[in-house]
Amino acid sequence: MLPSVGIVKVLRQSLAEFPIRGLVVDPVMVSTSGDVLAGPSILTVFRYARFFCSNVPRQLMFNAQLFKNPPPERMSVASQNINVLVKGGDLPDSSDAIDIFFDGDTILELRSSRIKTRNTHGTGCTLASCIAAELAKGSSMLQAVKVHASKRLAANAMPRSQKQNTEAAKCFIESALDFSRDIVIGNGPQGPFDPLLRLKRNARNSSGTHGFDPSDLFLYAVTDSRMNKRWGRSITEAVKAAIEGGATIIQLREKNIETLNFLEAAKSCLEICRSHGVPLLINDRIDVALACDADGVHVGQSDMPAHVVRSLLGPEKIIGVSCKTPEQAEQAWIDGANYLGCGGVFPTNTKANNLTIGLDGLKAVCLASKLPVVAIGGIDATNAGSVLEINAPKLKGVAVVSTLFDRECVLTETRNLHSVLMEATSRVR
Ligand SMILES: Cc1ncc(COP(=O)(O)OP(=O)(O)O)c(N)n1
Ligand SMILES: Cc1nc(C(=O)O)sc1CCOP(=O)(O)O
Ligand SMILES: [Mg+2]
Repeated sequence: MLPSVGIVKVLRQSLAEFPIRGLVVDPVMVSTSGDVLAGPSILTVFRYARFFCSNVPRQLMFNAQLFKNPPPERMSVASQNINVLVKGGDLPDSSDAIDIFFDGDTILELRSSRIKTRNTHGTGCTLASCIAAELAKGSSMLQAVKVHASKRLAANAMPRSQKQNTEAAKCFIESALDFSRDIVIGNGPQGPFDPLLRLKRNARNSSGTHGFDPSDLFLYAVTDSRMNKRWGRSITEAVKAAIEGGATIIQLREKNIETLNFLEAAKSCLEICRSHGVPLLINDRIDVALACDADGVHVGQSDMPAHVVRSLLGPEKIIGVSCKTPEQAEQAWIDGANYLGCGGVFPTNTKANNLTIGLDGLKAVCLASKLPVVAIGGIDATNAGSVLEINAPKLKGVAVVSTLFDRECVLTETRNLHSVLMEATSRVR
């Protein structure tokens, strides 16, 4: 943000001391909320740029000042070899995001599907920075903005670790936006997107652990050793079958078990989960989660407070909190939780004296929550559809215990529930 002609001139003098071959300018002139951050006179000194990157409202000012009424001493864009990218991401009501690229000679339309998210704060600055980085790596102007479709097709066949190298600025922004679409930070009309999210994910995945993806809550399997013992299987066998049947996240909820046995079971379940890319959380026992380096924990209202858990586990681990009211949901968000477990939606025999809040109680929490929610309590294949049909955007899935583990075949039951959830999801969308 260069708010005055004087500041631009100082910057220009400083840059003149270096052998700079290109300058990318992203004029921060009007904020998203409409405040003018730099006056139109600033445009008179931007002609030193090699690449001009602007969104539509800023571009209108640019046009008005530089093209429509050019003072005689000012050169045209073409004769200065300036490239212009006009970004259409701010245009409302369009299913596509359309940018216009102009190299002083040819105009190109760069069209991609719009990613629906409120987390767009910071995309403009990141795009301009990416273009600068691509130019520094030797790309042409157009390549810096958008990689050729043929190159992108070839990239699909590449191993994950090499894929990023083929991504020019627009592709990078699109994938970062996609990865950040469900981040919840702050209350403003726009949330920040995280340009490093994808990098962090890749780094974590390569070390075997997971970042939190709310879609992981889709089919949440919660173990119960009494039930598994009754059917003659170990915790590990139960977890393996649930994952093979389509469980998307596992919680070890092993009450009345010796700590040593719990830790051993957690370690072997973690191995299975990691090999399938499924996160593993530990119920109640922060010590066990830390000892086995689980992906996170789930705590209730009378367990260790979530903010203390967060300070013990650090920023990367997943923390879920049980909530029955909007007030508890708000507190969980303040405490730094990643998701809410909300129930009991229906009566259950698995947890003694559990208050049933019904579908209405679930909906009230979902509508108030800033965090993704998973429904729990008495859910099975016959009523899971009605849970998803409350159609609350924050509701991401269902968590179940007896429906999977108090049955003879965990694999069959998980597959069955998975297909019920898939059908319900396609109805709700
Ligand atoms: C996903 C999920 N939601 C809620 C709970 C219940 O946690 P809590 O209230 O702490 O009760 P216990 O499970 O510890 O008996 C959960 N475990 N998982
Ligand atoms: C562990 C748990 N927590 C609940 C809550 O309401 O917070 S209900 C519940 C038990 C869920 O078991 P089932 O799927 O067998 O009904
Ligand atoms: Mg608990």
